Amino acid sequence: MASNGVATNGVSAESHSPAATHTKSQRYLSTRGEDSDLSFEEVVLKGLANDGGLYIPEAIPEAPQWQTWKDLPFNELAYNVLSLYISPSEIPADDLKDIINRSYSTFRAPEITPLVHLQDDIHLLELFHGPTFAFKDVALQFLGNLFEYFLTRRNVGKTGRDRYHLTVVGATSGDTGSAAIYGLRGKKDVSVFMLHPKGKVSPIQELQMTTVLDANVHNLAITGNFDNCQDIVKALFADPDINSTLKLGAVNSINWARILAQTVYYFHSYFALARQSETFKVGDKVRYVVPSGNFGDVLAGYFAFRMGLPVDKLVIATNENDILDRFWKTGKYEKKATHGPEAEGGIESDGVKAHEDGVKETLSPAMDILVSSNFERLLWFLAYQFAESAGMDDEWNKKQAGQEVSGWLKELKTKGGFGPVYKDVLETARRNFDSERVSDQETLDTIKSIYNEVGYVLDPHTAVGVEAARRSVKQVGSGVIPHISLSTAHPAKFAGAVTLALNDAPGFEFNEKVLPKEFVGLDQKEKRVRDVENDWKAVRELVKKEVEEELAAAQY
Ligand SMILES: Cc1ncc(COP(=O)(O)O)c(C=O)c1O
Ligand SMILES: N[C@@H](CCOP(=O)(O)O)C(=O)O
Repeated sequence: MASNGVATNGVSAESHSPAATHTKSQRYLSTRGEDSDLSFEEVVLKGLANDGGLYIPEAIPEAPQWQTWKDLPFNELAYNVLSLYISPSEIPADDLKDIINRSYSTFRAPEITPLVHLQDDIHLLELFHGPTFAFKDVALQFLGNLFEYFLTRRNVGKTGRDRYHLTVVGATSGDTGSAAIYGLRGKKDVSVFMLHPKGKVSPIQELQMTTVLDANVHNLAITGNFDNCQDIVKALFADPDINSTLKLGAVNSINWARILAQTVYYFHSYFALARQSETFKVGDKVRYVVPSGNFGDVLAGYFAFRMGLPVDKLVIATNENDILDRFWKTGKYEKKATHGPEAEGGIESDGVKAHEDGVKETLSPAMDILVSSNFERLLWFLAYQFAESAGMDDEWNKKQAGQEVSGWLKELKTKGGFGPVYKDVLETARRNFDSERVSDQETLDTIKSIYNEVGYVLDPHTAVGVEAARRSVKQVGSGVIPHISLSTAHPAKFAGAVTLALNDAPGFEFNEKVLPKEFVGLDQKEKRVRDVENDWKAVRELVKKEVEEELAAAQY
């Protein structure tokens, strides 16, 4: 339960089965220090902590005898990983297995997330075999079923306004939106409001969202960029009125369940490599390369590493929106365009200035993000490790970490950045991570050269990762460490960039080589979307009105 005993969106310890037995990793705290000892169900339904922080487990568990998981199919491996963070007193083992099985039954590949050899030391982890052809499906199919499980349990014997109705508000630069909508469409007791930057997602991404006509799905096209959408979502969570009356829920990677579900494929791909390679054995080290925006995907790799997976480094690959790359190079985390006089005229929501000029539109639009929300979670662990050097106890370290993170985030909000962080903090970050920035031209060159060399068509986000992987291989030397580069989306979602790169390639024909049958005719379907100004209060009023109409129409 929240430290003050009150949870602002109505999620309270009384409303779920008491955690009779749990480990530390099955209880959760806020990165800003004011919430602690929450259950998995509480943090999944609340999404964001009352103090504005993100939830993390009170401890990262070591995966017991993880080496013996080598030959397990995806779903069994998922159960082993997830059950370390979810107490069976909250979700009994058979129920968790059922949720996992249902979540991955919608995937087109039997391995769920297959690993393919691309070239030399680089392997591609294909994460796009779910219903919406992007890595988000891995977590959002699971999260949709989790919401359903918790709501069904809470609503037994209840009718009408007594039922727990969750109002999901999310921000998307294209992929989270459709994956969340496919995970939640038509589900009872949930309304979904998905905010995307108008005209700044790819045409296929837009169609995937706006052609879903279920009554509980609402697409809002915001005049602005992705950060404006993310700021509006955070402003809604910070508003006690709407948060408590409408019981807001999160589907972005601020929701802990997103990170947790994504941890599974790091283990799965490691073992796939051990099975597929003649030279790589369980226990050997691997590098993961992760195209990054909001820092959720690479953070899941950090959890896998802390659980015991032999990871040499996690390589963060950014596009020209490079706040993360700049942090690893300088120790400063800065939005850049929000400084000084340039900030004047910026667009304000929740007191955060976000400047249009701050985000560049690139060929990998899903990563056109100025501020990476999950970076806060890593900062907490870095601050905790720094505090440990004082030789005090766990409680003291946690308190210090919470204070440090709150201070940094406050500076980010008021000054547009913070840092340089302490030398030891940066050194710890550099021990586990590397970073690379990849330009649009390099993205196009990579799509082109990989197609010419091995005939594989990369999507532009995956190409950012592959270029970073090539640089990393060069740096460590050929044949030294295998690299698993995450392939985060199917190339058909980004026809513009792929065609730009390959229109001269001999024999390349987009519809024949790339387009899956699921996308054919999407543009002929009916669409439903509302244009809304970049104004969180306008969004709040619209959400209130639509939810009221849905509740009035509900027959249960
Ligand atoms: C295709 C694609 N690649 C990479 C990313 C970046 O992932 P993350 O935000 O978890 O860093 C995103 C969006 O988040 C995406 O949609
Ligand atoms: N790239 C994302 C942006 C939102 O990130 P999330 O992982 O926090 O949901 C998108 O495609 O929407």
